[in-house]
Amino acid sequence: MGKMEKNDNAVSVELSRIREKISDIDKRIIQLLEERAELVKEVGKIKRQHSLPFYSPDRETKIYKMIEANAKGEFPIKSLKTIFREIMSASIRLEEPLTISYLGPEATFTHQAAIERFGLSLHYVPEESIEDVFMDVEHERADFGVVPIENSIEGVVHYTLDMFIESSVKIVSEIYIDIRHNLLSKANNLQQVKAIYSHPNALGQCKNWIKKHLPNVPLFETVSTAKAAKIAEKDETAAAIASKAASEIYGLNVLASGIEDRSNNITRFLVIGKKIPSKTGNDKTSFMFSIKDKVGALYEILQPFYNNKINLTRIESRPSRQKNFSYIFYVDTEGHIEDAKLQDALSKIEDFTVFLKILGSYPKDERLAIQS
Ligand SMILES: O=C(O)C(=O)C[C@]1(C(=O)O)C=C[C@@H](O)C=C1
Repeated sequence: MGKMEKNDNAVSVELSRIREKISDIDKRIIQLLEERAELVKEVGKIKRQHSLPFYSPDRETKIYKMIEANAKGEFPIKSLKTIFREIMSASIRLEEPLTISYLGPEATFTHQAAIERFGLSLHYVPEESIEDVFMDVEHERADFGVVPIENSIEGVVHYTLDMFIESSVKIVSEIYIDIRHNLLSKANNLQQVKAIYSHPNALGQCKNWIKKHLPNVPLFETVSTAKAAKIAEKDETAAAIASKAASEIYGLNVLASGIEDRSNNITRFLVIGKKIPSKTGNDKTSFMFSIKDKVGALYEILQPFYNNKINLTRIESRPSRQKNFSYIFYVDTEGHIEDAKLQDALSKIEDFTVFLKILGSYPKDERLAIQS
């Protein structure tokens, strides 16, 4: 036997020895997941008996916090969170295969946000408009809906704000997504790319990168980044600028990621449902009101929040559409609707409002918690 062969043998013995240990651990992980599934089914039964929502954002937030507290760093926290995202997704499915409606088409950033919040085991329905997503939840064609609410560059999504005026749905969760553009293609490298397709906004946001890396490749505009990915799926010489989700859905290679010229393009999405989740201790509450047409009314409204030391994280005004020059205010505050000080502030402003509507209390998204 030659020296090399002998070495090879020793290496393969060593590999087998370690792999056996890994297999033992894998079997234990499977066993533990099966035990976990039994318990999840019990939770599901109780939830069914008491008409409680199968998705519990407050509990999920606590599980992510538990991961942060227990992880020793050997295995990346980001990956642990992704794995638990999928464990909980499969668990929800075991309890009840929920339907999630979102502003489509497939592979949009809203789709990406939905998957990031609910995982891959649930049933997703793309809708053509924000209104359709609200209607799906309102009429129980979907258990939850996902819609964009604001973008760090383009501002508030008025369609979404306006929907809350009439709708009875509640905000149950928020999701922040870093809008990162990727160059996706069936091609294996940049040299094979002969055309770039995308929505005009995305093409514009990646202008410098394209000029630097693919200066002579013609650009073609599409109605959405998802449509561009569909074209790239069919044509090996085409590339699309689109979301990470699009690469998974259309089986495309990520030839380059984060190709946007300006970083810090963040979009906030809301999950809408029917019931306000319980308090986690790190929550936000959103509400809407319109004020009586009198001097100092807005001042009177803000005062109780100041007195209770409640932080208002956003205040947005919209024309009410019912009366000329009357406005509806949309406010995000820190805290949960069960908090005594928030209840106190809200009860004090009632006298000064024509209408006051609580839109929801939900766990604060530790920005990009799953990605970080
Ligand atoms: O604890 C619950 O409420 C569950 O339904 C179980 C579980 C889990 O897998 O841990 C699943 C889904 C919920 O969104 C949160 C947690």
